[in-house]
Amino acid sequence: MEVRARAPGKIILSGEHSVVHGSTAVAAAIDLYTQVTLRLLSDSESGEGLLKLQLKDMGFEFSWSIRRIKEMLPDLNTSHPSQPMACSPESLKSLDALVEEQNIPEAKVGLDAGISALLWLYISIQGLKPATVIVTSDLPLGSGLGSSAAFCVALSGALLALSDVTKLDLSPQGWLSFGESELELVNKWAFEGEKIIHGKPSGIDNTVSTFGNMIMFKSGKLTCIKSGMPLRMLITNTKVGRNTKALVAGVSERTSRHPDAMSAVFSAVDHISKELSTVIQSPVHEDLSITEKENKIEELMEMNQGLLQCMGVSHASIETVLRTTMKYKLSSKLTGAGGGGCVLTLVPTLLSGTVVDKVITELKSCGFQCLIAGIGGKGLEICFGRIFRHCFPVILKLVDQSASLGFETNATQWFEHWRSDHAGQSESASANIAVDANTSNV
Ligand SMILES: Nc1ncnc2c1ncn2[C@@H]1O[C@H](COP(=O)(O)OP(=O)(O)OP(=O)(O)O)[C@@H](O)[C@H]1O
Ligand SMILES: C[C@@](O)(CCO)CC(=O)[O-]
Ligand SMILES: [Mg+2]
Repeated sequence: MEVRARAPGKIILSGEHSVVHGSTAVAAAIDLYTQVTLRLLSDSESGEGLLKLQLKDMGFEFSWSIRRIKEMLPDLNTSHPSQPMACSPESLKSLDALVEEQNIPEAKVGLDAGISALLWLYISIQGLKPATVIVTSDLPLGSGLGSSAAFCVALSGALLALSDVTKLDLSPQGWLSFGESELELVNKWAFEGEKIIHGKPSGIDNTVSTFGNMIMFKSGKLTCIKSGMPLRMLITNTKVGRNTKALVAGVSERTSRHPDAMSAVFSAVDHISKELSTVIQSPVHEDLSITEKENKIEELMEMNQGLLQCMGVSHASIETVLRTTMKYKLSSKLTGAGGGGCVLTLVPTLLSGTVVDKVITELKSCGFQCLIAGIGGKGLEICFGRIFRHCFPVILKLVDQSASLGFETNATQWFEHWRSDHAGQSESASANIAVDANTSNV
């Protein structure tokens, strides 16, 4: 039995960090995905009974014998897919020990938490079954685009899709969405995974990755936002690595040192996010032109950035992006946990392509990477069966059409062509990233 699940990354338009302390935040899904393929093995396929994990982009493969997992976690012998549960400190210790046995290279030490989260979700939802889990991602890890949440959502989606709690038609029919109650269950499990990676997540990242669209989020509750205007954001990755868990903990420490001042900061951010969502949702009309709306959004982004600096989560690389875009009268703010990672810059509708080209060239000359992603798209989707089974009729039709047009293309060539277009979403999204090199699309 095989299923694939893909979940998007996100940008936070306003309210990161403050959202952990109860303020409103605004976030949107982006069209860069993490994809998880889960293959449950039958008795005849399972051989020695292994749980295998392949992190394809990094070229890593890890495996644990089911016997060893049982030995380390003797109390966890039944799965409970319909009851999301937090990992206890004792179980986390055992999971960390199982991860440590894999000798992950020192430079990739941040992966430990992700792999512990994977083991927790796997054992809790599927129990102790042999399987292969394959992960690929378009998202840069640890850069503020919600890679940890996309990973937990895609994984929870795949695990639940092959569990008893979701009654789905397992026949191959392309990408499908879960129903509302199934998405809620996925979201709860993904939140438990995020807790292992982040320590104290607000839940905004897993929620926007699960449900997609643009959302306003406060104290665990989401409201969908319908944008009344096109919104284009340039995303600049400073490539400075950082860790969300440490940054969130740093803000909490500052809050305990200066509770009154920080509470005023969080309250200001709450107002900014609410105003931002009102501006984004209001329709464009004669009284409020698109340029006026964009000016308001830019001002709110600048104010939010100032308050993020107050919280201590900016970074020299982020300040370089701010200074560079300001030279072109463009407004920017960090997105996600900060401390490096990614920065958002609003690209106004009437901005000339030449200016956008110049900003991107200058940002790239600082060693940064620029990309423009689609905002507010789909959340979690799943797909059963091997990719080519349900696509074969399409391929044969294409071969027929090409023959009738006199092209000498054989089925294998067509299949390769089709596969590079559809198989890994990672491939289509890397094409998307490549757009940044050709800024005429901006
Ligand atoms: N594709 C993946 N494969 C394995 N682990 C992953 C993957 N994506 C994310 N992770 C885990 O998540 C960690 C990064 O999460 P972190 O929260 O620090 O950054 P982020 O989610 O990219 O940014 P932000 O939380 O600011 O949006 C990685 O170090 C790893 O443990
Ligand atoms: C920094 C933070 O606010 C957003 C990370 O994308 C953490 C969280 O909300 O869980
Ligand atoms: Mg994260």
